[in-house]
Amino acid sequence: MGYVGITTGLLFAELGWQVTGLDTDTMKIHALMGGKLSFYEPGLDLLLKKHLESGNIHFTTSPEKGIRENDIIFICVGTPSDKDGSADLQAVRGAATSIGTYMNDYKIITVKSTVPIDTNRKLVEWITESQLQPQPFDVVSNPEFLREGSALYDSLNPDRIVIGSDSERAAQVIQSLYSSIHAPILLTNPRTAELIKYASNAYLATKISYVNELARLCESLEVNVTDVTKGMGMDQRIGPHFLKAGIGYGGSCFPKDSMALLYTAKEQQVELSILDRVVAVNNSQSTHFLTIWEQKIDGFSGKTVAILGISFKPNTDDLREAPALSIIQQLQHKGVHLRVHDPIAKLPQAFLSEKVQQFESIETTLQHCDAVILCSEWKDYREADWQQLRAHMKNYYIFDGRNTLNGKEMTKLGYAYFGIGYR
Ligand SMILES: NC(=O)C1=CN([C@@H]2O[C@H](COP(=O)(O)OP(=O)(O)OC[C@H]3O[C@@H](n4cnc5c(N)ncnc54)[C@H](O)[C@@H]3O)[C@@H](O)[C@H]2O)C=CC1
Ligand SMILES: O=C(O)[C@H]1O[C@H](OP(=O)(O)OP(=O)(O)OC[C@H]2O[C@@H](n3ccc(=O)[nH]c3=O)[C@H](O)[C@@H]2O)[C@H](O)[C@@H](O)[C@@H]1O
Repeated sequence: MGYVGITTGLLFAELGWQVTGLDTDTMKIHALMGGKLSFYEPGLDLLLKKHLESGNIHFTTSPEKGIRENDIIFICVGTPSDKDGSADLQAVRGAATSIGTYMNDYKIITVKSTVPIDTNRKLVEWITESQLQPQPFDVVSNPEFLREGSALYDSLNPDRIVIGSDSERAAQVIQSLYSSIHAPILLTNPRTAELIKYASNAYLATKISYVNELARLCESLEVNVTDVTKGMGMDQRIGPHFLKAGIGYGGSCFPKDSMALLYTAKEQQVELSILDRVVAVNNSQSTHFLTIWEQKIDGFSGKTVAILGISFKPNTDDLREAPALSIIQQLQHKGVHLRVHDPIAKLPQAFLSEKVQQFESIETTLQHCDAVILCSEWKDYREADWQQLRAHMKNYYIFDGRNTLNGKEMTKLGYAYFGIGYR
């Protein structure tokens, strides 16, 4: 049970349903039985303890038990990028095979995983093929829109719930599970539901790459991009969300889902030229700003640099596609001595060396540093005592990759402060 599996399970436990959490990873399940999550997500640990005690949730590694004892099955397995950019559906197929093998009466199979168009149709084939005896079932597409770092809040307060099914009866049952959540429900067919998920993620990624490219122009024109996006966001047709310029989007979903949608378009021989550029801008964003910052500091080579925040965003320990990791690799090649900090996330062993070290406190991390590069906007960095921290550093360059510190204040404190898009 990853982010989506455990959050979905705990959401339904909180709504008063009886939930079984099934995963093939025995370590994860044993940890969950003992009230421990395998990842950091605010609020979920308390909810897990609450519902282990209430008895609304229990866990198993036995597909037979998990499938036989439940009427509704949510598939929340991973759908990572394959080498060609398409979504790797092996885990979905594995889950379908287990369901077909062990189902003993009518089941509603609901797909929460992000899957390409027509996967729900394929699921029917995969389940039917693996059935030992014919058993009735319906499939429902019910994509997930939660964000890491606010998974619980997002699940309890979704902007919308999308339910796609060819079976009216199954759609109604899934709708009834959410009856105590106040959110508009969109009932549609599975193919549309599948595409809504990809189109939404790709659109959010587009907003980010648009402002990130705009930030490059702002940098050159000496205009503050944050002021520009503030003014843009005041137009209700644009809205203020997802207009924060930075070193690029990361995480387990925007990068992989953009690639998967591009793959689907290619299969259909339709060009998604805007999304193509969105990906290209994102891939070059950190390099673009490292090059600008390098000029400010007169070359990174031989310097000692602190990296603050390595997770792809605050309030998570997820390092998947984190821009900080790409920045660390780029600076490693330049022979930079890197001192790394994150409130929760740990740098993988493969990154650590004599020249790349991680420290527990911000103070220790900043010792003898020439510069700080802020890669994810944890509250810890916004609320740090930068006046006091200055005493630990050798030189006072701050490169704020998330435009999260107050540039004027930092300048007053004697830092040479540079953000994204002239700040
Ligand atoms: N992480 C996120 O914030 C969001 C993820 N999604 C989508 O949800 C899906 C899951 O994402 P995550 O939770 O991040 O993935 P994850 O990789 O963290 O977790 C997937 C889990 O599925 C388990 N699994 C694999 N095969 C299995 C099987 N046959 N039976 C039982 N368990 C099995 C794995 O052991 C693992 O624990 C993906 O399609 C993703 O795109 C959608 C919205 C948000
Ligand atoms: O399908 C998914 O997995 C999820 O992907 C994203 O959620 P998530 O990746 O957890 O986090 P976001 O808050 O969307 O941030 C993604 C990346 O974009 C960056 N970002 C976000 C917003 C912004 O204005 N600027 C910006 O650079 C963040 O720093 C982060 O690296 C979507 O927001 C969720 O709706 C979706 O369910």
